[in-house]
Amino acid sequence: MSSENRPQTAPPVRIAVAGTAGTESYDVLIGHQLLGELPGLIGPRAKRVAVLHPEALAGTGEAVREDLAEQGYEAIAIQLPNAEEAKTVEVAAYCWKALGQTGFTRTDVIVGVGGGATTDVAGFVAATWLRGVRWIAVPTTVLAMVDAAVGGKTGINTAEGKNLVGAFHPPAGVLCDLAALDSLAENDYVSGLAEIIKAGFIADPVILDLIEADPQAARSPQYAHTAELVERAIRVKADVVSSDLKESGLREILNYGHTLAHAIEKNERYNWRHGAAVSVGMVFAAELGRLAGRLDDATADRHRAVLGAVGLPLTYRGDQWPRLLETMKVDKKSRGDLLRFIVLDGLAKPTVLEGPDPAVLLAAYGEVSA
Ligand SMILES: NC(=O)c1ccc[n+]([C@@H]2O[C@H](COP(=O)([O-])OP(=O)(O)OC[C@H]3O[C@@H](n4cnc5c(N)ncnc54)[C@H](O)[C@@H]3O)[C@@H](O)[C@H]2O)c1
Ligand SMILES: O=C(O)C(=O)C[C@@H](O)[C@H](O)[C@H](O)COP(=O)(O)O
Ligand SMILES: [Zn+2]
Repeated sequence: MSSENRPQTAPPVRIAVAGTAGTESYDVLIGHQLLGELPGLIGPRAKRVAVLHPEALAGTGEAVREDLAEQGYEAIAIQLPNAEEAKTVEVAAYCWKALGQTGFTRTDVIVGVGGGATTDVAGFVAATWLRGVRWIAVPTTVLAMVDAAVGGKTGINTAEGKNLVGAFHPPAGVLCDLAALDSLAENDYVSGLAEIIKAGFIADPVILDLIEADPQAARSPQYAHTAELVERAIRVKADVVSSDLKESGLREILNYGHTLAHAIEKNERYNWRHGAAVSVGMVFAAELGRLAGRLDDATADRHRAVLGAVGLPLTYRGDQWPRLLETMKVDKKSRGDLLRFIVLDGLAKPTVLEGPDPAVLLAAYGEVSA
């Protein structure tokens, strides 16, 4: 794999995601100017295409729609609110209405152009419309490229918590155009680094080495190793979901740091970016692993070092523990009254910690309390 950012004329890197549980395999493409791939992925049977995009990408959404209309599709654009505000049942219902009014049939196709919030909703609308239509992800944030758009987890939030309603519905293809990252706000870019770092801790420590080599430079998509980081993180995710689409086992490792993260996001009424919450969640999980006697001090400390070096948060409000604990009980990994966390037995050795002693949980939270 090249350690340099790829020239814009180079052919895209293609990472295959195997189909499991009766789903088809698909490719994740990483490169530049990939929209020419869309008609091939949409396929010959589609008459209508709906392009779902966030408000921030109104121009891009319209450009994609126009391009598809020129190719002969009846193409509509559906604008969603930015970020987490899109992940509601009301927004999904707005999309269902637009599809109904357009006469969208089972051979028609949805294209989600945007960050993880947009691709989560686009996939969810695709999963639910007529009980499932084809969809294509065009992720435009680093987080969506390396994580949200790959693997077919789609969904929305409810008042009770994050991603509580959803479906496993893999896309027909994922187009990661690295040029999209140039317009991303710095805090959104850095937030996405949290999921890349997660991939480093659970499976591919070279990711950590590349970021630690120059954490300041790694905060920008212009970093010499950005393409390699994106590619490595996608490979981690693709490998996992290729063998366990429906999270019956291995896929739980991708939830590293997320048990606390989702509770923080809900507590902050989704005003924290997902990646920022995952950063605190991973420091917490590392402390939990250490206190449970699973994780060595050096690897636990490395979490704070690398996440802090790129500017991600490491702490959260100490007085919020009772509320966070309550929310964590409806985490999707919970079984009955049993709380379950992903922790590390060592670098790149993720495992499940079931029903930890409440005193250990509280002590781990003490280590991330501000
Ligand atoms: N399905 C999964 O497997 C999975 C995995 C990880 C995260 N997620 C979800 O992804 C979401 C977070 O995604 P995110 O970090 O991409 O944030 P986001 O989708 O909320 O996007 C952040 C902001 O950037 C804007 N934006 C998007 N692309 C842009 C661009 N190229 N230039 C300028 N602005 C742009 C968006 O409109 C938004 O305002 C969360 O809801 C999280 O739960 C899902
Ligand atoms: O793909 C997965 O599986 C993950 O857990 C990836 C996470 O980064 C992602 O945030 C996911 O949406 C969380 O899933 P959830 O099932 O805990 O809602
Ligand atoms: Zn995540």
